[in-house]
Amino acid sequence: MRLTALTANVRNLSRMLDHYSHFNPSPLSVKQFIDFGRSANEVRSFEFLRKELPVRLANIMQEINLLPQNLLRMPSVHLVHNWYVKSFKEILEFEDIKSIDKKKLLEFCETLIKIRNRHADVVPTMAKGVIELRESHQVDQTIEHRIHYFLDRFYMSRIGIRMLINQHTLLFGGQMNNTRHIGCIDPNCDVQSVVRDAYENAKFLCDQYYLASPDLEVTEHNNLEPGIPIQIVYVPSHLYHTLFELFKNAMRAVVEHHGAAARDYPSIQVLVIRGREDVTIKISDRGGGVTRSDMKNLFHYMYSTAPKPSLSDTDSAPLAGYGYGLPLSRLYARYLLGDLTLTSCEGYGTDAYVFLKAISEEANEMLPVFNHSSTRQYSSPLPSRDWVSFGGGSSSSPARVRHLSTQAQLIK
Ligand SMILES: Nc1ncnc2c1ncn2[C@@H]1O[C@H](COP(=O)(O)OP(=O)(O)OP(=O)(O)O)[C@@H](O)[C@H]1O
Repeated sequence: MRLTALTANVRNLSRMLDHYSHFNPSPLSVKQFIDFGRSANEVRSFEFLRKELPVRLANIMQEINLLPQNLLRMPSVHLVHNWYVKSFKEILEFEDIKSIDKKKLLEFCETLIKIRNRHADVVPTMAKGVIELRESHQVDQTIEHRIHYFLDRFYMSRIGIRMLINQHTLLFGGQMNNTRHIGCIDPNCDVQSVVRDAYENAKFLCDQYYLASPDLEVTEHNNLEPGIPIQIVYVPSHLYHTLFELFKNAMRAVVEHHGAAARDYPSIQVLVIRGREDVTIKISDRGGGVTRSDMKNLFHYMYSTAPKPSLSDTDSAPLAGYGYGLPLSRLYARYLLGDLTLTSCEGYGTDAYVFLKAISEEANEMLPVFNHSSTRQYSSPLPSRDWVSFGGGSSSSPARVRHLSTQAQLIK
């Protein structure tokens, strides 16, 4: 009897997942978030979210199901998957409600808060799952590539889902304590204040760790309204996250490059520029830079030159040293069609560029879609290499083997 109920439940879940994943998520622009927030119509928001959240959840849950079986079996990945299933089911409870009264709206708000809390540790828990896989299985390049592809989409989907939940709960859940903000968006986000805030908090950590830290110099160049502080319609917490990670990296590089005993460190230079299309923030450090051969690894999840935290230390999942700073920060920048890039001069220093869309109508959410094209990424092999160079290939690659035999003939 119980088994029959369980089977029916599973069948129902996969039917609903299938149904909702056939719809594409509907990306919103910052302007739409703002207009929607200003109209503050709770019923409209409820009606939008009870469809849009299952669509966004189903789209990414279908991709979880395509992950390599070994990874799916890891306890942490299993845990994350269960959180998604639970949350998906909880939202569907509101699917068919006809009479939308105060009580139902309150219940909906509470459900969203519960889901947000449940998913608070998704990032480190998924990271832990990947570490569990690496520690117990051989992970080849193809699997590595699929995991990277998935993590980018999975974390981006999470940013978008949290954005919707935060907007609704802040606007209608009585959690709004900053009257200037509309939900979590600041219509007049002062870029330099966020820069200084992120710097101060990174400096605090750096001082604790090294007992020293480089200074900050900020220059603004408002190309549109010269002399006026640069403001943007943006989510300050996203910008803060990105800048905080970049400052931590820059400070660590500077202090380690010059030595913790050095008296003076070259300051970190920040340039904030308002152009027609973008607001650009350039963070320049003189931390010795990154070699060109390491450059390609910087945005790989788990690439870090910091000591790795041990899994056995604690049951909670720490993030520091996992090498998640840059890839996640880039997702935050890309979420609203901005970007994050790094250029470096080995032996000198690094420039990090954060690009943000300056016009709120153009700052659209970027969200992953589950379809044939994304599905193929989880089954197709990596394209074989069509360039070769000395020292650049594995000795077993066909191109390398052919090259060696030609060389052998020449020597004969
Ligand atoms: N400004 C920089 N100068 C020199 N190396 C850098 C700089 N920024 C990043 N790196 C290199 O890139 C690596 C990855 O950076 P990332 O921010 O992703 O992870 P992390 O700082 O090592 O760990 P965490 O996940 O705690 O942020 C760093 O470990 C460092 O080797």
